Amino acid sequence: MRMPTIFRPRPRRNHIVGTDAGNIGPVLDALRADALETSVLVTPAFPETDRTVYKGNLFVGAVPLNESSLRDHPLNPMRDANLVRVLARQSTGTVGLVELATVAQGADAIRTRLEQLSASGTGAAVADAVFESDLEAIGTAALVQRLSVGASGLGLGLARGLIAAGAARRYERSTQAQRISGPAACLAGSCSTATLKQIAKAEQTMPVLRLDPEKLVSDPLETVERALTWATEHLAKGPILIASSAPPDEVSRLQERHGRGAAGHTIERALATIAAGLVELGVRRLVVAGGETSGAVVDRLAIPAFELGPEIAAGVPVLRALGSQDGEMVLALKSGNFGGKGFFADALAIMA
Ligand SMILES: Nc1ncnc2c1ncn2[C@@H]1O[C@H](COP(=O)(O)OP(=O)(O)O)[C@@H](O)[C@H]1O
Ligand SMILES: O=C(O)[C@H](O)C(=O)COP(=O)(O)O
Repeated sequence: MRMPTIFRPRPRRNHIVGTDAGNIGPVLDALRADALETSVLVTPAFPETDRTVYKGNLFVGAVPLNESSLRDHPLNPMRDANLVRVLARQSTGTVGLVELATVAQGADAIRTRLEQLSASGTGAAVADAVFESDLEAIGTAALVQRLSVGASGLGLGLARGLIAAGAARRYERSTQAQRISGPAACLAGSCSTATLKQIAKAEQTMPVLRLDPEKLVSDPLETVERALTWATEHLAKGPILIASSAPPDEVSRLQERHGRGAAGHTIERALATIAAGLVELGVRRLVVAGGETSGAVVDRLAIPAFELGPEIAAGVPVLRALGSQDGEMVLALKSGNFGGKGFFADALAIMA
């Protein structure tokens, strides 16, 4: 059995107001051409984190995506919950749907539906999923796909599909990460509701530096330098948290002054530079809040691969850096909305 390719792209919009110039569609198109796939199976659902898809609409908890806090995401404001439509606007191909009624019938029914969609020239198909059993059926169907795209829920489905097919063994993971000594630090670039609450909670237990976003954008070098001076003073005493995060009204005001993309990317780069500085200061346990922020940090640290460790919260494992130029290091990279209120302390406890 050949291992299918899984890809979890991140949605991005550029500054052209009113267009959905995200990168999921273009990247999916390019990978589809490369993999010689006909209809790519797309699985955005991850029920454990309350992300479900019904009739192609993504729900965050009880509300459609465009009514959730992701409506005001700093980089990718999601104003349409229908991912068939969103993806169709980004892709050169047509986009279809594998409805829940089909998913509920199991992997064979999903495959049959994908074959129908392929025959009619549909380039991608969003699969509905409400329960983990739906992910398992989708994962089993994905085993024969050349390319599937999705959130972490697809990984869950594929893993269980591989085990059921006898192609992989269940791995009993430990609840403690591999011990790595050295100072610990947290960085937050996510402005999600969950991260804002987690930062407030962390302030009760560790020193927190709230960066001035205006200064961070207008003079990133100076702000990074100050942040690292502050870190040097505190790191020896215990974990620290440095955050650029701000609530939606402040984010909007900053974006009005500097532009959405420019503000976001300048802050990502600045936080990545702080991460590199922290590692130079000896930090070997690093927690990062924010998907784009995490991407920028990992790129800056040039970490080529990770080994998955214990799970801190749904969808957030401890990661051991493999092949890093900075030696042994563990990280936790958190999508903004994931984790409970005590996430930073939870992560540091497991990484201790
Ligand atoms: N105070 C701020 N104002 C505006 N944008 C910000 C601010 N702080 C961080 N950002 C940007 O917001 C975006 C957050 O995205 P991301 O890191 O993916 O978080 P999430 O996982 O919550 O989506 C990043 O581009 C980040 O640089
Ligand atoms: O809330 C979510 O579903 C996540 O925030 C999400 O998947 C967005 O991606 P990111 O990687 O955190 O930017």
